[in-house]
Amino acid sequence: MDTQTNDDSLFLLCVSQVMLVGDSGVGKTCLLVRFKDGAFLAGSFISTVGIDFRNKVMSIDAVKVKLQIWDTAGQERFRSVTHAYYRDAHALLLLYDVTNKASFDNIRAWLTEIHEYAQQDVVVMLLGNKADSTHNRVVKREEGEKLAKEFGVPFMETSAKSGLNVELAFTAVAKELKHRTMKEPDEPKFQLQEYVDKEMRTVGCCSS
Ligand SMILES: Nc1nc2c(ncn2[C@@H]2O[C@H](COP(=O)(O)OP(=O)(O)OP(=O)(O)O)[C@@H](O)[C@H]2O)c(=O)[nH]1
Repeated sequence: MDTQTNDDSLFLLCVSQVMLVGDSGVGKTCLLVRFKDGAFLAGSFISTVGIDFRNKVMSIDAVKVKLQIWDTAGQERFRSVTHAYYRDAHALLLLYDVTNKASFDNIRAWLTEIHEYAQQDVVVMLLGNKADSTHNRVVKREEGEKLAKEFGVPFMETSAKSGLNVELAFTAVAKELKHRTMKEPDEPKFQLQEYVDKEMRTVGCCSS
């Protein structure tokens, strides 16, 4: 999947805001660092304070899409900061940690909050992160799929550590946002979950 570019000849289509949300420690910062720098932040866990952001330009179907990615703090005490950013977000990547049941149980509360503060047509994708941690896993993939179906949002498991599906998650969101901006009147709607499922089948579900 060739989605990164430094090619200035491509037309810069749009700047889209993508927000990473979910409980503290689910791996939001690590997912962003993996996507942006291709590295994993091993070692001690430094909680995000307030909000941080990084930009990445992707080439989507020969068009440049600039993602401005906001990494929010999962800690409760920063929740009012996060609320202030929801309404400007075009897409939300909502993470839980497959080794932490509470972070999965809290997804319903996160979705309620998203419903309350974000734009009605915001793109939401549910991500079960730390899928590399097979021994410590307490949330099955099927449980994530079921919850996502219940709320009508696309879903996949990721690993910031191994790189599993990280590029795919951001690419899928960028494609959806590009499609919304550039869609021809008679062009069919971009089917995000179908795209994700097809890509996972093509690359054997586990590419970095
Ligand atoms: N095994 C494994 N560990 C991970 C993964 N992603 C993150 N971690 C670890 O989980 C811990 C928390 O990661 P962060 O990315 O800082 O979590 P966060 O969601 O940004 O946390 P807040 O900033 O407090 O909201 C760190 O110790 C990471 O090394 C992953 O995919 N696999």
